[in-house]
Amino acid sequence: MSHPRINPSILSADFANLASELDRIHTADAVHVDVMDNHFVPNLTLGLPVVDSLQKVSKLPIDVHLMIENADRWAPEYAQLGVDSVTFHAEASAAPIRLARELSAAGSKAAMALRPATPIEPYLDMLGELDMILLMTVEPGFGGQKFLDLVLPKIRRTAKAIAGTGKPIALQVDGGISRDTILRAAEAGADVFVAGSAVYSAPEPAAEIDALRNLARITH
Ligand SMILES: O=C(CO)[C@H](O)[C@H](O)COP(=O)(O)O
Repeated sequence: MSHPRINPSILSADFANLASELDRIHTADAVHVDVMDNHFVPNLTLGLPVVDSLQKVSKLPIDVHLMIENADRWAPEYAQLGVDSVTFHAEASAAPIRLARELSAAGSKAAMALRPATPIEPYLDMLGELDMILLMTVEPGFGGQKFLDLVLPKIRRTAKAIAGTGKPIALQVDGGISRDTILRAAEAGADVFVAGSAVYSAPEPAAEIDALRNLARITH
């Protein structure tokens, strides 16, 4: 298991001041950018032009999370912007193996996300195609929701399957991550933690990131 990483979600940032909001999280390992299309999830955020602008000013690697339909059509365009990783949802891809290969060929890390109720088992044979798997610990669409403990057994099963591949595949969790929940997710085997409201509502977001990482480190 690798060192824990904290990727704050800018979903909870001030969208009118995104560049300065990046400065407030300078201790992060990457910035998590939530792209929502109001179809795959009932919320609308930002798209290619904003990610392109963020990529040009960000000192942090950009971790794009696509909560959009028709991922096969759009995800490669995000990878071509030069971002660090692109995560598509398994539920929104007709050809996830082909898509993961296209993302890698475009130069980004390839990652796949699962909603809380989507099982990992149908995807175990394709884990080796991925650099990261994201298990949602809330229903995707909004920040500030409560962490779903019912996902913990799936995190454990996925961590075990990743260990079995012998490859350095990251296991990211997203939704409801805070000082109260990060330990449970880390103990189950997650090593990349997305936190939106917990980081941006803290008086010192950069210090909160360090505090969350230190908590997760206890189990690593
Ligand atoms: O993907 C997301 C919602 O779909 C967000 O990244 C996630 O919910 C983070 O927000 P919080 O930490 O406040 O739960």
